[in-house]
Amino acid sequence: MFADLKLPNLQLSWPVTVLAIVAALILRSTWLRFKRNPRQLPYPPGPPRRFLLGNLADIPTKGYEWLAYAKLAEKYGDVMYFKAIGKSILSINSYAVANDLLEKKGAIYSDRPRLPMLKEVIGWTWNLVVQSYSEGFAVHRRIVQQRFQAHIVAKEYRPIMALEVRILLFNLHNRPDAFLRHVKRMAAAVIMMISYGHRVTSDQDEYVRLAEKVRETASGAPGSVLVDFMPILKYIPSWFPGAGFKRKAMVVRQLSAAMRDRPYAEIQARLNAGTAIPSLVSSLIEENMSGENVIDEQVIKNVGGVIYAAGADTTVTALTNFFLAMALHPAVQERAQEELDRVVGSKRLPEFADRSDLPFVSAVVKETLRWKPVTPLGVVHCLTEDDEYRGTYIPKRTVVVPNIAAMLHDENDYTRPADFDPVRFLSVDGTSPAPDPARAAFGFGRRVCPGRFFADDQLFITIASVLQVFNIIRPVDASGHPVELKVDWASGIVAFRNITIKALRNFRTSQGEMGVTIEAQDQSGRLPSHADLFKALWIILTCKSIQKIKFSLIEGLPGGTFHSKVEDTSLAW
Ligand code: HEM
Repeated sequence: MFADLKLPNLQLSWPVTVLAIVAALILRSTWLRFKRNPRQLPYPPGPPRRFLLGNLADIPTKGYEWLAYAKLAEKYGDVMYFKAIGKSILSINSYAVANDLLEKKGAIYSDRPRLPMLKEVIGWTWNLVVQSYSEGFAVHRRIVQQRFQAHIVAKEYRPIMALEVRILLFNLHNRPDAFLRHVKRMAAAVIMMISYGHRVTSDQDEYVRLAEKVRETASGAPGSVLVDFMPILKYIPSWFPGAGFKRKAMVVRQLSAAMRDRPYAEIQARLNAGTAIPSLVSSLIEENMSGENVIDEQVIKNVGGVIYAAGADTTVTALTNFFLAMALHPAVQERAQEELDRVVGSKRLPEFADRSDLPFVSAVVKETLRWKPVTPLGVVHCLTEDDEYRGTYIPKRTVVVPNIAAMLHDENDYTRPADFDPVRFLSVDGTSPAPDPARAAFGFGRRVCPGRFFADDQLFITIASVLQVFNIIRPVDASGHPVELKVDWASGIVAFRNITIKALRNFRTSQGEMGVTIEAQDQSGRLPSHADLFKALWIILTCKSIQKIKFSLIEGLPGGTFHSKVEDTSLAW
């Protein structure tokens, strides 16, 4: 019976088949679009899309992207939409929009996108900074947030910062020209002590060098490299011409694995030997072992690694900007020093408790965060639901790029934004101070930087202490003219207040005692008095851990050179 059943001949010619498939796809996508956007709202404004490529050529990817976005925003407005190769990007260029979307609608604007370069090529799915909800965000975030609450930072981490900042002062005194190295050592030392109880004594420390290598090798803001828009590029073999990004990624992958694994292994060995200094990671391991709070070992490693990765470099960048700002703006420096002289005096270093009495120094901290934002494009967010905003439609999975630099240079909030002008944060003659840059500089909503209280404290104590002790001056050329400083954050000279230290060398006296040679002159080029020199040294050495080192002057030599004896060398630097 079934053999007789004749089916109609459904064989169609291939052009008809193709047309039918295309028509079905168009119908499906129209229906889906209508279902997701029933009011058929337009997308937010943005550059016109081109056939097939969409906005591929308009999306800034060639460095200094924040400037390119800001330029486009002048034409299209503070919220712009780009679409290319099936990806949607929303660029936010004002704090008002960031507040409306990333803060108030944080429940749907707080995921991270796929980020093929960082996660699939470099392998950073372990890194909370770029982790999406499905990659364990909640558990990592909870731990980091808990351990960096303001009261924990104040109680447990401030003493470590205060100690390391004094060592920074000592190192600056020793090698003022190498200030960047010292700042890097300090930032890494604070983080390593907090995270692992590991003491960093030199910038040649294994972990400091690792962090530095990771920083040097990894580059490109998430969401701004081509492979993020064309994930298929991740399959290019690393030997292929033009696949340099892949070769670099392999190196970063190995380095960042080492950055998590090595300190963890060290702390485990120390815990086993009973010599571990209490730290964030040791406490997590111990809680785990006691069954009090069971956390996956990988999560503990990841948390240790992310604090190191996210915390050291950001602080260094902010402080480097501070040094540059001071070298360029001596009047600001003088005003901060006047305040420090009045409030703190010359017999001790600033303390955290002084902050409320130091409004100008606090304003310098704020202006440092605002002037050259550490993360100009923040970290991209991702939208988990379709949304409507200002009568426009923003589809789910849109990648959101907050232009923090544009927000912190918005002329409506900060007049003459390119100027380094801390006064904007003071209430002068009843005027309202400019908004605190922390509201944008540390990101937004559920992804706001969990290290912000810590970073703010560290910036304050470092800036106040450095200004208390040193003058930061522009280097001069052979004919005595100030050298033009390039804004690449890598120049500047540190000098004692009132005294410029030209050079410092270790020497041994004929009796074999250690000493230092100091070449110094005061601001008018004269030899400083011994009393002034000692005052400067004394201020630097008012530190519990290095109190043991005492200098005594042996002799003053012609040309502004002093020989000082180090009386106690129980601490080697
Ligand atoms: C001047 C110093 C710092 C600045 C300007 C800064 C800025 C930022 C910004 C803009 C974000 C992205 C927020 C967002 O997605 O909206 C972020 C995230 C993060 N920061 Fe910081 N940060 C600084 C220091 C630190 C420190 C010292 C730590 C260490 C505890 C830290 C840990 C983190 C972590 C773990 C994230 C990822 C949070 C998440 O994705 O949920 N940051 N930071």
